[in-house]
Amino acid sequence: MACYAEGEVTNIYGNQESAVMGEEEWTSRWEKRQIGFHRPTVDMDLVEHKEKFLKPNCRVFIPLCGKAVDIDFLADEGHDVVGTEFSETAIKDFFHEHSIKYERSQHPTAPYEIFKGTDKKITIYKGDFFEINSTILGKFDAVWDRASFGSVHPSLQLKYADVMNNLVNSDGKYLLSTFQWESSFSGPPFSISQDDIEAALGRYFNSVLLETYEVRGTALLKRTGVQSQLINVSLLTRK
Ligand SMILES: C[S@@+](CC[C@H](N)C(=O)[O-])C[C@H]1O[C@@H](n2cnc3c(N)ncnc32)[C@H](O)[C@@H]1O
Repeated sequence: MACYAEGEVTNIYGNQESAVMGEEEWTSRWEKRQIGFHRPTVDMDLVEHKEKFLKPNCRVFIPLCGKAVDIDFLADEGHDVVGTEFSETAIKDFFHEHSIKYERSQHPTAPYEIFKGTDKKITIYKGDFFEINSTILGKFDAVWDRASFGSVHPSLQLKYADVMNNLVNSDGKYLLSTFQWESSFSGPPFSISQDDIEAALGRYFNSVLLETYEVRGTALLKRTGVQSQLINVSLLTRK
């Protein structure tokens, strides 16, 4: 697998230390369009494995959604898609880039502004994922998680799993895509091992590794000094 970078490497956000990134840091990155994680096309692992975790016309949650084109793809497949995101820029970009009309409203009691598609079943809650719960969002049949669990600081992985436990139905399924590498590079994104998944999400979900493959030569890898990474795709089902 991967090799080690010589000397100091900065993460994709220009930091050398892996500090917890809060709302201010993330929204600032969006305003400067420092969004190397965004992909212009639908994730191929989602397309390949969608039948394994999606029931027809189900409620799907995308935890830290950015402006992922996967949101629109899942809505076009007939699902009711809900995301959480700190950045208003990301949310507005998403709706504009997909020509989807939306309405804005304030949640009556919780600190979230709601962006709701008027002609598509897409709703994005602007606010902190770590404060969300099923009283605000309802429960979900499915979760698509690309670069979300892997972007939270390791010190928050247990809390992240607690939120997901609260949101996912007792028969819900969860498709998780993570990066793994060996390097002195400090995230985000963070390298996620199967042990990391087990330690956090494994308290609530059984995890099966569906696929693992090596990627080389991406812009992210060039910037981080890492020569190759694994992409691991796991299917999580309720314990
Ligand atoms: C690495 S990106 C992943 C985006 C998306 N999953 C994708 O595939 O493009 C993480 C996103 O989560 C947002 N974010 C980070 N922490 C958050 C939090 N605690 N609550 C809500 N959004 C957050 C960031 O603004 C960023 O857009």
